[in-house]
Amino acid sequence: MADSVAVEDPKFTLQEVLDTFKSCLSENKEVFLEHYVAGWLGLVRFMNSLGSVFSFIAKDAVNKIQILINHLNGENGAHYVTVQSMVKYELDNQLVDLTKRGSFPESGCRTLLRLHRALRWLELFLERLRTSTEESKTSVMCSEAYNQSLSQHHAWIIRKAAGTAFWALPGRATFFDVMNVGTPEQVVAMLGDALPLISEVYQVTENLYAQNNILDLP
Ligand SMILES: CCCCCCCCCCCCC/C=C/[C@@H](O)[C@H](COP(=O)(O)O)NC(=O)CCCCCCCCCCCCCCC
Repeated sequence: MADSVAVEDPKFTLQEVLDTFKSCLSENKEVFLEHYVAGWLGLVRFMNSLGSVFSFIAKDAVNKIQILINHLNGENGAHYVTVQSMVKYELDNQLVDLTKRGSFPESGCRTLLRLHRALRWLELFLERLRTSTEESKTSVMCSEAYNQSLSQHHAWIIRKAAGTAFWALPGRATFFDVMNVGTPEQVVAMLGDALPLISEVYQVTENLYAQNNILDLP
């Protein structure tokens, strides 16, 4: 029998996910959709490693990521290389439901907007993790970040489900272990390194959506 080759599972590390987000931004501040989507896939993979209680969140995120991948791989993919080109193409060609949900429920603009709002949550959560102490509770950090961001866009029932999931989060030490980055000091350093770029990706997208008055797509 052939010797079974022990295939080393490429150890997941949050470092590589945050690096993906860091490569999102071009030197002239365009956001590459391919890297943005890859970053989210990495985040969802990380979240799944925390337990199945988050599966309802992962399901929705993966659904939205897949919609964006379909645009990227579709016949008009050339227009979806950056968030900037996507917004221009979809608005110039009336491919977005601007006031009520209609014939474009899977437009790139409205789909990315949902992940964009979640990126704000991530930014707030990571900043709390970065400045946390051993006594800090991940569930509190997570829910505070959520209440300051995403929760404003969610129906009551979603807010309740999210709140329940937060209590299932592992403690800070376990959370840091699962990140597979190293010691807490190394995690803090990594977060300090990654956060400014995640914030910049968020801000560039926020400004683009504000300039085009599409921050409230249905
Ligand atoms: C690790 C803890 C993870 C906590 C994540 C906090 C976010 C909770 C979001 C709960 C919403 C899930 C259900 C989705 C509802 C949707 O209605 C709603 C609106 O979309 P629609 O207009 O198409 O209906 N969808 C959304 O708002 C998109 C939510 C996407 C959330 C993605 C969150 C992935 C987070 C990955 C965590 C990684 C943690 C890394 C930390 C080191």
